[in-house]
Amino acid sequence: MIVCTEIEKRVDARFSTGPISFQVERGTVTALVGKNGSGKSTILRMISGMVHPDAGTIERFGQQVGEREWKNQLAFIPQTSKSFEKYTLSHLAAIYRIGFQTWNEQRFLQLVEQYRLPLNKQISQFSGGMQRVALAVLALSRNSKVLIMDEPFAGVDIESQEWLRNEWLQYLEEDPERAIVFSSHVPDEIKDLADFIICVQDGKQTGYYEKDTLLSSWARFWAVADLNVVRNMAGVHSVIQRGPQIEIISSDNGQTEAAMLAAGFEITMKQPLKMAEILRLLIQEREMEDDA
Ligand SMILES: Nc1ncnc2c1ncn2[C@@H]1O[C@H](COP(=O)(O)OP(=O)(O)OP(=O)(O)O)[C@@H](O)[C@H]1O
Repeated sequence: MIVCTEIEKRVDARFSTGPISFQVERGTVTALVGKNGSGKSTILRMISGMVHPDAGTIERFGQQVGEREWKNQLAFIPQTSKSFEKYTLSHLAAIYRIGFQTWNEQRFLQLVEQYRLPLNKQISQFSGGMQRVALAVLALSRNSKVLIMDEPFAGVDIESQEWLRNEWLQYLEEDPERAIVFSSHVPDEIKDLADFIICVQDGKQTGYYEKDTLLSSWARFWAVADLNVVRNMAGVHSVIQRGPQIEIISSDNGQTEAAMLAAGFEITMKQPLKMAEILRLLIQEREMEDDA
């Protein structure tokens, strides 16, 4: 659906993003993960057409699809409501009605009622969380094929987060031709929503993973074993001596377990890693490689 090839953007004298290449397939949810200032928003803004890459290409919905058409099929929820602040939801709905052929007025009114959003109050006078929800409602009512969201749940209360999560899932279920790309710092959001994860660090893509594979392959072992032997085994990410046992983190628990058993070591415990820990280790791992 979206194919980014070697895209690059120089943001200022000190920071540039890319080259980055990835694809977004229909029916999937892709999460961009990385530290503050790593370049996630810049990438999302490039995909959504808010900024143009300095180099590389972005193909949206095929080579033959013109800008007007792909803009109609791609809704973007930015991180801030700045450019919406002086309008009311009624104003924005009127603009979107004219601007986007796929606009669904009925859905808009239903969502406005569901989230109890005022139609005639300036967005700047909404609370921070309400502003996020209002942008989400506008984007969902666009009925587009791709939804791009920059930290969509930041500042949103728990109840609305849950509603919104269900809205995104319903959005995907309604049409198999749809896809979502979002950035997030919240492991639970990523675990619940994403199919694929792109790690970004210092403007570079440092990894592209299938979420289920990540969750099923990383594990923590406790074992009675020789640390120096285990350190070099397949899949081992790190090993620490903890009293008489060693604690092993593996990114490929099947291989690590097989190697330990073959070496005759006793595994006393094995547990899966939580999403938060996996993401932290992936980002940390790259930092250590870069420092080396
Ligand atoms: N308008 C701008 N002018 C100058 N520098 C900018 C601008 N926007 C972003 N930057 C810089 O570009 C870099 C990447 O910013 P970006 O917002 O893409 O990161 P991010 O990963 O989305 O961060 P966060 O998680 O904090 O939202 C940062 O160093 C930031 O300071």
